[in-house]
Parts: sequence; C-alpha cells; structure tokens
Amino acid sequence: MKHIAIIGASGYTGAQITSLINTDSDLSIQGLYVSENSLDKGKPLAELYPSYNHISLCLKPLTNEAKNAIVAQADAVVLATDHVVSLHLAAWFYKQGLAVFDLSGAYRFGSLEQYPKWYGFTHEYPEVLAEAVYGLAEWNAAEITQSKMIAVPGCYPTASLTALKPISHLLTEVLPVINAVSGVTGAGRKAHLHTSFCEVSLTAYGVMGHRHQPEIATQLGHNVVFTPHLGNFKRGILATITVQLAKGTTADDIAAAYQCYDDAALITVKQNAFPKVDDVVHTANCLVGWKYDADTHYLVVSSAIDNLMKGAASQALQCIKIHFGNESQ
Ligand SMILES: NC(=O)C1=CN([C@@H]2O[C@H](COP(=O)(O)OP(=O)(O)OC[C@H]3O[C@@H](n4cnc5c(N)ncnc54)[C@H](OP(=O)(O)O)[C@@H]3O)[C@@H](O)[C@H]2O)C=CC1
Ligand SMILES: CC(=O)N[C@@H](CCC(=O)OP(=O)(O)O)C(=O)O
Repeated sequence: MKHIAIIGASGYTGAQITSLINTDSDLSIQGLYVSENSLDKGKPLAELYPSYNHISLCLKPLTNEAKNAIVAQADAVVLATDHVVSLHLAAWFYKQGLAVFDLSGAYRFGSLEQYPKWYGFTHEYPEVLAEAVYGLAEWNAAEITQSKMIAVPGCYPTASLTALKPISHLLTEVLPVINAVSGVTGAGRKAHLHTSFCEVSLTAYGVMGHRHQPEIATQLGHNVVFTPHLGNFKRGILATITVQLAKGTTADDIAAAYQCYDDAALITVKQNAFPKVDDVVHTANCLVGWKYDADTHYLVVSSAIDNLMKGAASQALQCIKIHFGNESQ
C-alpha cells in the first residue's frame, strides 16, 4: 500500500485524482491539501463537490507542519497546483525523498532556457529538473519507473502526441497542423472573465504562442503548428491534426504504425471513423481516428481525451501505478 498526499485537491484535477485514488485498492490518501490561507481549508471535499459525498476527507491547509507530516507519512505527492506553486513544492518534496507527480508544466521541459519564455519564471532547480521524466504513460514507462520526479504531460500534448508519435517517422518538413478544442475545465476552477458562462463561445486562443506548442514539438522531435480553441462544453479535448506524410506512404504503413497501441488498454485507433468528445468524457481513454489520401499524402487524424482524466488525473494515476509497480500492493 502506498500513501499519497494530494496538493491542490480542491481544484478540478486535484478533486478528480482524489476520486480515482480513493477507489484504488493499492493506494491510500495520506491527506488532501490546499494553500495555507485557502478559503476552502477545513471544508470537506464533498462540500465543494457533492458528487464525491462518499469521500469523507477534509481539505487541510499546507502549513509547514503539514508538509513535515506528509514527508513522515506519505510515499508520494501529487501536485495539482499552478506551475509556480509546483515549481517550489516539487523541488522541496523531491529533496525530502518523496516521489513527485506534478500535473503542472514546471518540470516538462528538459532545458532551463524554455521556462522564462513559456512560463514567465526562471527555473531555480536545475538539479531536480535534470531528474524529471515526462510522464506520457504509454511511451515512457521505463523512465517513469526509474525516476521519482514525474512531470505529467499537459492535456493538449497528451491528445496530440498520442496521435502523432506513432507516425513521427513518416513526417516530412511540412509541419503538422494541430487544431484542438478544449472544454472549459481545462482552464481550472478559479474564476476568470474569459471562462464565465456568458463569455464562453468557440474561439481560438494562444495562437502562435501557447506553451503546449514547444511541449509537443520537443516530445515529438518535430516542429508543429498548434492552435488551441476554447469550446462551450465542460470537459474533453478533441485535437484534429492535418499532416502531410512522406511520398510513397500507404494507408497500410499508417495502420502498421498505429499497431504500437494494440496492447495499450486505454488507446483505441480506428481508420475512417472519428471520435467524439462525449465518447471519452469521465473515462481514462484516448480515441484516435484517421483517414488518409494517398494522392496528396495528407493524413487527418483526430484524438479525443477527457482533459481532466487522460489529460491530467488518470494519466497521473497511470504514472503512479507504473512507478510503484508491484510495490503499491
Ligand atoms: N484543468 C486541466 O484540464 C488540466 C490542468 N493541468 C494543470 O494541473 C494543475 C492544476 O490545474 P487545475 O486543477 O485545473 O487548477 P485549479 O485552479 O482548479 O486548482 C488549483 C488548486 O491548487 C490549490 N492551490 C493554489 N495555491 C496553492 C498553494 N500555494 N499550495 C497548495 N495548494 C494551492 C487551489 O486551492 P486554493 O487556491 O484554495 O489554495 C486548488 O486546489 C495546473 O498546473 C494546470 O496547469 C494539467 C492538465 C490538464
Ligand atoms: C482551456 C484552457 O485554458 N486550457 C489550458 C490548458 C490546461 C493544461 O493542460 O494544462 P497545463 O497548464 O498543465 O499545461 C490552457 O490553455 O492554458
């Protein structure tokens, strides 16, 4: 049995992973935490999320005493916190010897130079960053087993990389064009004008400047054009990617490439059938559909996930299970 502390448990991804760990017989929740001065400290999680009324745990403030109790009692922490909050907490808990599963972007880039541009801070922990591995579960299991510092991928990168990595050897110098639409929970629970009910309407944002573009490009090993969109639905991401493949590529080559997921329980790939967001919401699954025009060598591939599940919480749980393996039982 492994004991897991969840920090940022009142947020969308934190509450989601709390519900997953709560029902996992190999894991136990050491505690649920919010910031020291949070308006929610002391409240039962179920007061915020009545659908979790079977979970009786309360949200505790992350004081110094609480941090020391986590070190004494937990095997791992899940950080479902903002990038800058995660930056410092991850380094502190890692140095205390705990395994860290960080849902933020604070440890996803290998090189320090990327952080000021894409995250607006200077990374202060190169020694911890050097140990971090990218938790794309189906691709990096060996690394996730080895390291105690797991950077769980972003939601858009999870959808995009799942579709593109199998065919990376078929790409040309023409950049894949990724158009992705996210539900509003992708922006977190805190109130913002642009995510308020009367403001949300399907629109592109972060055009030519979203931090997930370099995350996808780095992990794919190939540059991409990435345009996120905000959709007027709560959960889910649909990433539809248009890509020109090398001359001579056949549909059979593509089908063969996607066979890499034949043993992946959570990923289903179909030819000439396209997934809907509703097919994956509240699940840990990723559905991929593709169609290829051999005359132009253009492939359209669509990938659907739940941003709070495969895009965050359930992928973090996959990483926890991979990392601890049989030890968690
Ligand atoms: N939403 C999504 O679809 C995805 C989000 N992510 C990433 O996951 C992380 C969490 O996202 P999300 O759940 O949406 O965010 P939310 O805004 O919904 O939740 C943030 C949580 O962090 C807590 N918190 C804030 N400051 C601190 C602090 N100093 N110490 C401890 N807890 C703190 C908040 O509670 P309080 O303020 O009351 O203390 C709240 O519980 C982010 O880094 C996000 O980028 C990754 C993939 C997908
Ligand atoms: C709709 C929406 O606002 N989505 C978020 C992405 C959420 C995510 O994956 O998070 P990371 O910040 O951890 O990379 C955004 O575009 O910033």
